[in-house]
Amino acid sequence: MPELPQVLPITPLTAPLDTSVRPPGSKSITNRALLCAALAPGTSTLTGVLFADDTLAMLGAISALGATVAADPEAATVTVTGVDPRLGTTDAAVDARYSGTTSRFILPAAALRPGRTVVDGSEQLRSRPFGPVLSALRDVGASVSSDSFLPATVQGPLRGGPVRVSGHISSQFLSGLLMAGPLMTDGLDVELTSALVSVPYVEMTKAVMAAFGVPVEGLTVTPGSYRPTDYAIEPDASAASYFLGAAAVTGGRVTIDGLGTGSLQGDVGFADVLEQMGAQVSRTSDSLTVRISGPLRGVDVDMSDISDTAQTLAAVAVYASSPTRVRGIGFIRRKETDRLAAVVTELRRAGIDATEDEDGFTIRPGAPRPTRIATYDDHRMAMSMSLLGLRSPGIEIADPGCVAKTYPAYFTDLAALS
Ligand SMILES: O=C(O)C1=C[C@@H](OP(=O)(O)O)[C@@H](O)[C@H](O)C1
Ligand SMILES: C=C(OP(=O)(O)O)C(=O)O
Repeated sequence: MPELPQVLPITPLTAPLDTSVRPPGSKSITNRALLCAALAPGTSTLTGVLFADDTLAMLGAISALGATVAADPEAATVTVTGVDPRLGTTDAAVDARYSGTTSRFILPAAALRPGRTVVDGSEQLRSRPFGPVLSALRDVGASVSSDSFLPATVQGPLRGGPVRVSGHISSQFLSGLLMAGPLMTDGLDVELTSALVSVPYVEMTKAVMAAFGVPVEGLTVTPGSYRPTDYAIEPDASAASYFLGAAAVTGGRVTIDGLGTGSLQGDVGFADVLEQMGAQVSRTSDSLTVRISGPLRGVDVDMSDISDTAQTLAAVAVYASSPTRVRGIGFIRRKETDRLAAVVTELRRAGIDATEDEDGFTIRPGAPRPTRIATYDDHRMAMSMSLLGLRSPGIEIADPGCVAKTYPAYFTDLAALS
């Protein structure tokens, strides 16, 4: 990967796009498949794997729990030989780095071990919420050292059974509990105590578990075991949103190869939002195409299912013909940064009329002035705000290297558009 400078100027595109892109593997599917493979005694081979900071965190985490991992980043493959965590009696330590998925998924798996596991991460991750998963683990039999934040030491075994967990802060708590469910003595039967956000990610969890031989009925998992599986991971739909967004801001056509009608990722729904704004969208079993032939209209949309694409929409909305209002995403204030405040602050610094409210933001169209965009250690700020620079001169991205969390080659792939 070429070294990125501290500040990266973005060069405007001079012609409408007419191109196909295949983003790297899905972060969310990679981290689920790695964990399911690590819990399956035997050898699984994963292809189309994302190699980025968040998935390296999961690779380290499953190794710490006893899986044997052989990774080939060039070929985007990983071979995992899993072990039954209930046999793990030694002390272990996991560094989840910046990764919400790694930390929220590994805590329940680690709590299956009779040995103690300490789970920790970066300062950023230490400031993110963990209360719902920590209290649920205590309720199903774990010993847990912390109530709300990392670091947390957990120790099993887990008896499982009925458990209550909230859904309004993050879906990752539920996904993590479900994945550990079959290895709990009584299985797991989850009751949500508040409305679930990011719903498609839970469907994805169930689909990946099923591929590794574990069915989930509703939110109930019966005791059982994972089966080693060869598993192909599709490209990342959240990453794809930046290329669809690029077409939306400059006009033309972008096709995402590998993201077909059977995609497991809710974020393919970003194309539906562009369609509501006036884009033409077509799909095949193996691709997604967006065509833009005139100015887009603003939109009023609930993005609680697809919140990782909300910042992409904020950039697109700047060039629409009417205001855009995004609702249902108050919970993104507790991601890598307060994403509502970050996106509104940076657009306002660029001279755009943007306002935040409790659960979303409103963007009124305008012409951004030359601005060095701050990125708040949030990969999605860097990737989404770079779209402004494809159309408006003088946009620079501060700390572009933060994209390493999910897409280390992003700026190389973006530059390839011209
Ligand atoms: O389960 C997953 O893979 C994810 C769920 C979402 O988080 P929340 O459930 O916290 O919204 C999403 O933002 C994140 O990037 C990945
Ligand atoms: C919120 C994100 O990641 P995570 O919660 O997995 O750290 C993201 O990738 O936008």
